[in-house]
Amino acid sequence: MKYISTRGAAPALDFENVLLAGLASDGGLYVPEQLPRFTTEQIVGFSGLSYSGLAYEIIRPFVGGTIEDEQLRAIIEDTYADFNHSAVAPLTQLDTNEWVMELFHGPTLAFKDFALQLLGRLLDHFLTKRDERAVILGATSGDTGSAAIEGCRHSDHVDIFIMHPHNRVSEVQRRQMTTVLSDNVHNLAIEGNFDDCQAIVKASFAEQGFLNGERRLVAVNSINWARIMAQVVYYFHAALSLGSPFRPVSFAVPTGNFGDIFAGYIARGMGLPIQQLIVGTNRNDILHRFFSANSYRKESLGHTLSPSMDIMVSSNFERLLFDLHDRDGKAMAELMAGFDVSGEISIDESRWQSVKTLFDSQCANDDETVATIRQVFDQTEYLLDPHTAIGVKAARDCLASREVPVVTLATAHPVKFPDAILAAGLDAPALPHHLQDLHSREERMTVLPNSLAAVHEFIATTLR
Ligand SMILES: Cc1ncc(COP(=O)(O)O)c(C=O)c1O
Ligand SMILES: N[C@@H](CCOP(=O)(O)O)C(=O)O
Repeated sequence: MKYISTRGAAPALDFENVLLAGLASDGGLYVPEQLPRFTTEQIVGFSGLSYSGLAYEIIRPFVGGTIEDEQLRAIIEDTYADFNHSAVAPLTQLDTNEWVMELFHGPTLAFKDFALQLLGRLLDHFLTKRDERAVILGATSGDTGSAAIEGCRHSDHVDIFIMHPHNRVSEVQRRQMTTVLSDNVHNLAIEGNFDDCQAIVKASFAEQGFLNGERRLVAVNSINWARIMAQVVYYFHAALSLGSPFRPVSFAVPTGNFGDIFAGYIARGMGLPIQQLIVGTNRNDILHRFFSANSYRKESLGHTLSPSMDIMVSSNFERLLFDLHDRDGKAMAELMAGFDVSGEISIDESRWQSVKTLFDSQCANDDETVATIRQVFDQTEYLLDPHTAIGVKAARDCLASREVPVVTLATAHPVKFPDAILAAGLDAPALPHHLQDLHSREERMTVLPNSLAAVHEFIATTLR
């Protein structure tokens, strides 16, 4: 399996090198040259597999022989063995034909664990084989950071630097990152927003002088293809449980960086009968404006009760645009260069109409988010986190057919966001056992200005 850049000018790479790179050298994102596609019979054959058995079947073609099959199987089994639910990604029914898939049973209580527990192990495997050390640089609006730290901190081959927007993540999220005191873990609180942190990550790939050519720079955000690959699995897992491939299923996904829902789009491309992909955004609604009005236009980023989705520039949207532009890297490079200048993209009407046959969207402000948490709790006594609530609202507003089951991805555990739960007039749940003393643990982080130079200086000095 070869991977190509969305901007057409970087060399094609195999899985190992894509994993170890993150962003392509031309500033684009890697995607498979051709998607593996399963027949109906093959998908039927996946029914009844354990989560890790299914993950192995889905992931194997992407890895394309860069890891021996049995070794890959063992890595995947190890990845999901410690999740706190034997089904790994259980479904809970909210109403007739309406479900949530709980993606928060991993160690850091958010869907990021599905990919980052695997990515940490894969990185360690390849870096050990090559006897190399890497610097991981990541941006987080709250969940990727702790999941990346948890997934990678045990590797002797990495130093990990995670930037979060200072004072813009929940206290539980911050403490999940800053209370990890390992020598190879560094938390940077950037005086800016998530987009600023993400821009620093991307710019660092273009300017790697701060590493003196001694270390490889690796991305753990969903710009890294391995993240998307691992997230494809749970779409198959849910759809198979609900009768696929003989029954279509729709998904609603609380969306920020467009990685999670893009994994659903990939699952569909691999043969899963997905009828609708519904994007839910908070009031940072650039994606909703694209899907509802063909206007992907940057606006100022606001702080909401769903802080993990306080994102304006959605990295993975470029991967969708690439497909919408017939996978023409040159056209994409021009489009993205135009976006850098004008802060706006609107695409050819016929292309936009074609994407609308699959995608729909809705946005929710904080009041609507809180009202949905309350409404679902009153109906079912099930407690949604604010991000999932946005997904549920979008599902209820946009579902095209009540006959098709809709699954909302429950992307985080409500315990991470007590402010939203209290605003809904409900009691915040207790922290799980392994985090019980989180609020009394020692924290370590460094506050830095929103400056590429300051971040590079910090990393260079720390590594010296
Ligand atoms: C809890 C939660 N829900 C939803 C999202 C949005 O996912 P994506 O950025 O892949 O669209 C995020 C962060 O990305 C998140 O942390
Ligand atoms: N919501 C994310 C933002 C980063 O997104 P990613 O999926 O690209 O890593 C977070 O919680 O950090």
